[in-house]
Amino acid sequence: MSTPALHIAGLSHRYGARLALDGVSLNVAPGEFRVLLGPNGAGKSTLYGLLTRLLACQSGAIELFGQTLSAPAMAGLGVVFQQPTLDLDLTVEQNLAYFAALHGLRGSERRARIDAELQRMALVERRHERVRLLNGGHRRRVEIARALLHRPRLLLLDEATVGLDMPARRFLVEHVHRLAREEGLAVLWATHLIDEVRADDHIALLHQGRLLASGVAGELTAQAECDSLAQWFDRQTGKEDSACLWP
Ligand SMILES: Nc1ncnc2c1ncn2[C@@H]1O[C@H](COP(=O)(O)OP(=O)(O)OP(=O)(O)O)[C@@H](O)[C@H]1O
Repeated sequence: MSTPALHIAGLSHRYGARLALDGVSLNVAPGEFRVLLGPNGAGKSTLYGLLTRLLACQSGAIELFGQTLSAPAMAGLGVVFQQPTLDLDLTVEQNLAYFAALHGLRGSERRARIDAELQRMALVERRHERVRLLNGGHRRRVEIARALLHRPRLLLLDEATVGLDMPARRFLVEHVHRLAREEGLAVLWATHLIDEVRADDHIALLHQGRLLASGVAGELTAQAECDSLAQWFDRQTGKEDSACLWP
């Protein structure tokens, strides 16, 4: 078996008395689009905080491509946080150039990487516009383009589509799926939006800090004899008292 892009074993995290993550174990393989599905407060952002070392690891282990979470291993990581982090007063291109420079990209290589990501995100026409003028969907496109400039092998996205309309969400979900499928990028896509999950997506269900289930969405739904993933999700998270067979 190849080394997982991401390996999480027995990860727990406390904020004082509150246990936000409780023994979470999870792998993401190269080229896999893995959905981390969880309602608000499930612990998704805490997990992302630990994966990006914004939070110090209290217990458990995290490995990126078989290496501990050190600076060299993290060079292969791309991240889109839940809260947007673009500079609204810089142009699209300036935002990308600044970040590329932080990653040590220079000169023609930097220009080529920026051009390529703008092209893929259909943002070429907007490159000289200030980000403040872009709608939410386009801002998120810029953030994803930025996260890919240094060619990471693992992309983490925390609720990247929150607040966007359906076409914008579809565009982003499809784009990131394509990156996994065609370029072998490993993806961990955190969301609480069931309609973003496809039947053939591999999901991990996080609820109140615990990983409740893991598997292919369509198979989990069928095994539980639910009519839909939404029904399965409600049942797993205790929102639905009755069995899925009798909606
Ligand atoms: N800094 C903090 N101090 C105390 N408790 C916190 C802190 N951050 C998060 N929590 C708590 O930890 C739990 C997990 O929160 P977290 O933000 O990781 O969940 P989430 O799945 O990302 O939810 P959301 O989608 O609402 O951001 C929640 O009960 C939350 O209230």
